[in-house]
Amino acid sequence: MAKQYDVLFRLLMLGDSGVGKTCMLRRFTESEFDPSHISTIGVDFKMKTLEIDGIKVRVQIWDTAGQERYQTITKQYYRRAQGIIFVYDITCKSSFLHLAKWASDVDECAPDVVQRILVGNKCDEELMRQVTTDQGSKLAETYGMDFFETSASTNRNISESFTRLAELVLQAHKRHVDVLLGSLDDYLETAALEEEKGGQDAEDNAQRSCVC
Ligand SMILES: Nc1nc2c(ncn2[C@@H]2O[C@H](COP(=O)(O)OP(=O)(O)OP(=O)(O)O)[C@@H](O)[C@H]2O)c(=O)[nH]1
Repeated sequence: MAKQYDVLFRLLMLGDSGVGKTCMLRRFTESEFDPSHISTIGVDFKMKTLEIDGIKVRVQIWDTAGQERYQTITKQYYRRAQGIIFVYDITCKSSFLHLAKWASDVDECAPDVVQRILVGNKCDEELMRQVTTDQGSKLAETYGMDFFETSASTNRNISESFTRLAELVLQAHKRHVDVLLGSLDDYLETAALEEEKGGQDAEDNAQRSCVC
């Protein structure tokens, strides 16, 4: 049976309530946009398989509640993430200012190797903009992160940002992935040879025991 994926990575979405995390995730995984806002309770996740450099990467993307009252729950997920998307809303200055808090929480709880990117969502709302592209890009530079302005509504840069994070995680874990894929290929090759040999032995035995 064909392998469905080679590696599985866990990505986490963080940011204030209402910045559009759930909409971004639905746009990426289901190609849909729902303009209603139903706050996430605790955490939720969706999966998608990407192909990067010939490797089938399955991403499990955790969508966390932005509301303060769920943070004891959501913080428990930081430790197991390999990649994090920090999201703010370009029409909401406070969501941009709160990034410092989100980033310091991650520094406290997440592993050092965790890969991060910064996303300013709702870039279709140009007239309502409160955070300039330059401010977003400078903050990303300060944190050493890649930066995207996205719109879950128009689909701008949605796939690009999730895929970029998956690429960064893949690069960071490349050595382990190579070892894993190497041993998996060896295993599959050996299993195939043994199956072939088994078939040949059975044929030989059948020929030996044949009396006609
Ligand atoms: N114009 C515009 N509106 C958006 C966009 N993304 C999300 N929204 C709207 O923003 C509101 C909040 O979106 P959600 O995805 O529910 O926000 P969230 O960050 O998941 O919120 P919590 O679950 O409370 O943390 C909804 O009314 C969406 O329709 C976008 O790209 N453009």
